[in-house]
Amino acid sequence: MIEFINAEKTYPNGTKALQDINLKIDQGEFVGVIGLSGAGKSTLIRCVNRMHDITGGQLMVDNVDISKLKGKQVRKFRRRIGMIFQSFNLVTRTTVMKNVLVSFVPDLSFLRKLFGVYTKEQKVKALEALDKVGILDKAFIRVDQLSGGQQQRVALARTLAQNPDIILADEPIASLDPITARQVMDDFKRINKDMNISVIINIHHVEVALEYADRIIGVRKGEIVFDGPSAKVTQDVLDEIYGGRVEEFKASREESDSHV
Ligand SMILES: Nc1ncnc2c1ncn2[C@@H]1O[C@H](COP(=O)(O)OP(=O)(O)OP(=O)(O)O)[C@@H](O)[C@H]1O
Repeated sequence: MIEFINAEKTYPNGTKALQDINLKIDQGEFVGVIGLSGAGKSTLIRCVNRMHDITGGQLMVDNVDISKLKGKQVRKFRRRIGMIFQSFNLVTRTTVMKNVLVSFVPDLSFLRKLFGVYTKEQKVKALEALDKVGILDKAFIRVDQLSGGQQQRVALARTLAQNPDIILADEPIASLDPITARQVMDDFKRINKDMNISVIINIHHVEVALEYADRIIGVRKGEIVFDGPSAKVTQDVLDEIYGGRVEEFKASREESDSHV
């Protein structure tokens, strides 16, 4: 379980990105975080794996106060949390398989690390992860020969190979066309349901968030203004989250989709 208790985040330049955050997310939930640009969505999810540190309150993961973890403990803790970015973060000039195997580098002995030699078990796990996202047949193809959606699946497979309890996804479909975006969201949903991995997605596409996430967290100016089931997100709720600018927001998003 992830628990924010009166958590806040102020960046060194004085920007208050999060204030008074109180949240409990149970294992296996699928949560969509929505809000205007600059509302604090990325900061919220990036605090969970300590890419950013909260500057006030507490953040507990499975009853461990993660602010207190140091050095090796942080690295070990991060292994339980997969992170997916809009930009995929892959080495495009090498194969899909090598990109997935990278997730095992921290487990390799010094010599294996030096020569890049993975164990048979790790290779099987990497192939299994590729199979789970439906791109096993692409294992030995160079990443730069894949479409954006396939590349995002490689990123997802790399995360799955590390056997995470939680996947954080920071705008994972922002650079994908609407159809591919849905395919990637289907992958997240399947992984969430079949493997009971918690999925927390920061997403600009409101309709997609409502369709896939079981729970929506609406962030506005660093505060949570809505937290509830997707089915309870009404127009009034959206107006509250987006400050009455949701129509304008939707229109600009539709326009950007039409350019894809
Ligand atoms: N490294 C940083 N240093 C200082 N301020 C930052 C930093 N990162 C984010 N901020 C500020 O914190 C606030 C929240 O930013 P954040 O990126 O979390 O918003 P967001 O809702 O994810 O926005 P977007 O949808 O555009 O990604 C914004 O005012 C932003 O300018």
